[in-house]
Amino acid sequence: MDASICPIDAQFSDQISILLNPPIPLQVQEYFQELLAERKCCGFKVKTDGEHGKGVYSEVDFQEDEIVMKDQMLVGAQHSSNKIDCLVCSFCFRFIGSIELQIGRKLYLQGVSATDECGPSNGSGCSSGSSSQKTRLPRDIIASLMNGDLQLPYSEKFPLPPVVPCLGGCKEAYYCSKSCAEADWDSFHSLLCGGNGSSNNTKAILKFMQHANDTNDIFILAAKVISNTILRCRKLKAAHVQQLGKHEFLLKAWKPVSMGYKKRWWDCIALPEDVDSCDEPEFRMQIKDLAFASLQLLKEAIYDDECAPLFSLDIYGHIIGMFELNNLDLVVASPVEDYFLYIDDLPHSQKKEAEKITKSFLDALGEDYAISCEGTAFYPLQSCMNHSCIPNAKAFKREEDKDGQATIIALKPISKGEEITISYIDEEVSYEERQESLADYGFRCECPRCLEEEHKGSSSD
Ligand SMILES: C[S@@+](CC[C@H](N)C(=O)[O-])C[C@H]1O[C@@H](n2cnc3c(N)ncnc32)[C@H](O)[C@@H]1O
Repeated sequence: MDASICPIDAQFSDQISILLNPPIPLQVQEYFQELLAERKCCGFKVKTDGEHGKGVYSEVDFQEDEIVMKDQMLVGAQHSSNKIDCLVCSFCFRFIGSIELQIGRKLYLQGVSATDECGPSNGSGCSSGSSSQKTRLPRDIIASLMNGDLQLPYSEKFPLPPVVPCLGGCKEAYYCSKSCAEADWDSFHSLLCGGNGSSNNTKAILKFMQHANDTNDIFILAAKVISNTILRCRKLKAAHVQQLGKHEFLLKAWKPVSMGYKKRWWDCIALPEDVDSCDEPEFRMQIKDLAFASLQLLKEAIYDDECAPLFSLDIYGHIIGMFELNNLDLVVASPVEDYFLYIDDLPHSQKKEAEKITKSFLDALGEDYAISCEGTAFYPLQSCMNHSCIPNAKAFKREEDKDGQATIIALKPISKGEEITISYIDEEVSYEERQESLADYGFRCECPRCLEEEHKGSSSD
């Protein structure tokens, strides 16, 4: 079927435009007031009367380096390509298992992919993983790391939560606790689990996931948003809190997503450097077709008649565009990095003794030993923060990011009433380069630094 003829878009056009209508300032204010009260957050406010739509403003004075906020994600996912490097809780994104399991699993999976690339291992020629600097370890050593038979020196100083399996028995999702497993099941995973213990159309789910992994894992995030909205809608109906019509339940369940800044993915995605501008219309059509193909697979997997408008291409495109436009990286620092740094910092004799065991593992891991958990997430508060090329705050401070929450830290003293801004890009470059990078986010920067440099540029012309 052609992406330009999505029957759901035609059938539910009125409901879809209501869902996609940006909320009015009063609704925004009420939503964020409630959210901040629920989270017992104080110190800042979301306001809508600034020059650039929503913005976050401080309600107190912050010192340099002070944590301004911790923002719990609405939805997030680890990049598919990062799953080989880090085993993390599929709900809160903490590293799980043990230092030994993290290292052993990574070496094992690197070995599997190296065997895939080079054919069955004959113990020579092809090294494990992508870097030729890496050495390969015997399989029994890797197995003993993974099964707990081999304990590395000082690893007890870096305890990690145990690995809890998925309630539906799939081999894709693992957790740090039963409560995370249950929360994920209730919020997202019960509809997207491909395990035999679920009552889902597992074949269709696996097909959807495979397509996302092969093309763009942003589709998995969009599927999580849709799954979450369906589950919230069912809960609202079951609770019978109010007598609402079918579409009002959906509107209420959709509310957290309605607050996110969004445009259609194929309209807002930056044109890749290798695509000529005269091929732009064709490129955008290909992106739209790709989204349509993914949506058909998702529909096959989790379609819910009561929430039919969610399966329209317009809604799907806007959800993906929301992730594209909001610069919301999910980063969790690696405890394996902390472990090897700890060994490196030991007093000389202890270090030499420990390295007799740890060195071969570090060599086998190569330069990638410190890879963080990386993904994309939607953070409701961080996504309201406007950009500045002279920001007063930043997201992510290594020692603070132990899980998938976003940590926002003051870069300089912030006074009560001031807008809290972050930089979406590397701001240490020229005016032109900054504007070029921000064009990928779909806007021209009007921060004080850009306005001043623009003014200087035009007056020297
Ligand atoms: C992640 S959103 C930030 C919240 C947004 N103001 C809202 O109303 O939802 C990013 C969008 O905010 C606006 N924006 C953020 N920083 C800006 C800046 N420095 N100059 C101009 N527009 C900005 C742009 O429209 C941009 O696409």
